[in-house]
Amino acid sequence: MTSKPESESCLETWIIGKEFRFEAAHQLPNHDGKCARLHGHSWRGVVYVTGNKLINSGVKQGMIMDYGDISKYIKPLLENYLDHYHLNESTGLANPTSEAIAKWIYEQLEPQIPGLVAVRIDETCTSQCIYSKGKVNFLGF
Ligand SMILES: Nc1nc2c(c(=O)[nH]1)N=C([C@H](O)[C@H](O)COP(=O)(O)OP(=O)(O)OP(=O)(O)O)CN2
Ligand SMILES: [Zn+2]
Repeated sequence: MTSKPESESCLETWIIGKEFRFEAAHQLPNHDGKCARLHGHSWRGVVYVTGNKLINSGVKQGMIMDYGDISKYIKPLLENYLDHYHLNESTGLANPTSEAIAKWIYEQLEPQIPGLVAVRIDETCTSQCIYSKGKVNFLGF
């Protein structure tokens, strides 16, 4: 019988999430219904960061990444592109679906947050999207 190497069988994973909110308008010009009209939402987002080792000393001891540091990276996106903007104009997305916005936010944060694993965007209370890319099968957990 073959057994996994100890390093593999003991691999631990944490995923942390930091929520953010913004008010913004958008329109989906190709949509065959009401979403073709300019309309607004109270959007909710969550940035997910993963890691398999906790910081072992200092002020961030016991963390994957400080929630406050995730917020620091989100803040300029909120101020310059998301909160109280018309998303078609501010992001340059011609068709800013939840899918497109989640991917856009992911790609803005990717260079700054090495452990970034997914971005969730809730467009309404009943409609949401999770974007993830490559590294980890996020939905497989
Ligand atoms: N896959 C996607 N479908 C739709 C998107 C989207 O971004 N991705 N967006 C819209 C509209 O912009 C709309 O604002 C949200 O649609 P919907 O969930 O249908 O909105 P309602 O609040 O009317 O939904 P109910 O739960 O039925 O009240 C459309 N589709
Ligand atoms: Zn909408």
